Amino acid sequence: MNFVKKKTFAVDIDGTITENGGGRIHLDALDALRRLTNMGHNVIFVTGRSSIEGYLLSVFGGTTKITVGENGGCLTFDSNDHVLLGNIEECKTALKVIENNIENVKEKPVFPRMTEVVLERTFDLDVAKKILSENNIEVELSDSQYAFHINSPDVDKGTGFSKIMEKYSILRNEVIAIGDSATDIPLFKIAKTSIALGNASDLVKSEATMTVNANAGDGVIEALDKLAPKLSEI
Ligand SMILES: O=C(O)COP(=O)(O)O
Repeated sequence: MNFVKKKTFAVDIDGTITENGGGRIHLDALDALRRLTNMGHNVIFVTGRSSIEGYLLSVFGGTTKITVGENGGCLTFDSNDHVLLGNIEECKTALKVIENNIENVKEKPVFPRMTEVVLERTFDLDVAKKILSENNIEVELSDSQYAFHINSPDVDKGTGFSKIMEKYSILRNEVIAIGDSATDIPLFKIAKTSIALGNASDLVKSEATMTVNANAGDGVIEALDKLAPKLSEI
């Protein structure tokens, strides 16, 4: 990998830069991402968390201050500068239908969302997909391993991140995506290089151009070491 040319790293948060998927940031992974940013690369969080959480992590963590949050539904560029790509009302309509037909559907306590609904992983997602399709309700229903997400049709991490690529004229062959869950697959598809961590499922690994052995946090360091042996010298 040639790091002379500026790259854009699209990085998932939970299960990717957290310790053992537990929500606590793996500091060495964050440090490595900050170094990449200091070298002039873009490091952009692309997450199922609220885009404000991702944005704050970028501010405090020292990475590029742009976040694709809400699983692609919301882009945050500053404290009061959000671009909404999804419509929360249609997600709430889908939620009502799921609640009326499946037991034990619970909203997950999360920071406020502008474009999506987030649920606990307490029911069968495939059953919910079938019910929605029988009711002609078109939404994206996905599992980040941390939560289930209901997003507007065609809203996912790939479509959200492609808006950032358009805005900043970032080319596909400059993008390196790093992630661990099914919600990262659409992001992998728009990146030239995609890296699935050791804790990813076989399906997610099969969609990535590269896999590493180590899990969340350490896996990011393993991936960056593979991509840029010189990183540790900076
Ligand atoms: O699902 C979430 O809310 C967070 O998940 P992610 O950061 O792994 O996308």
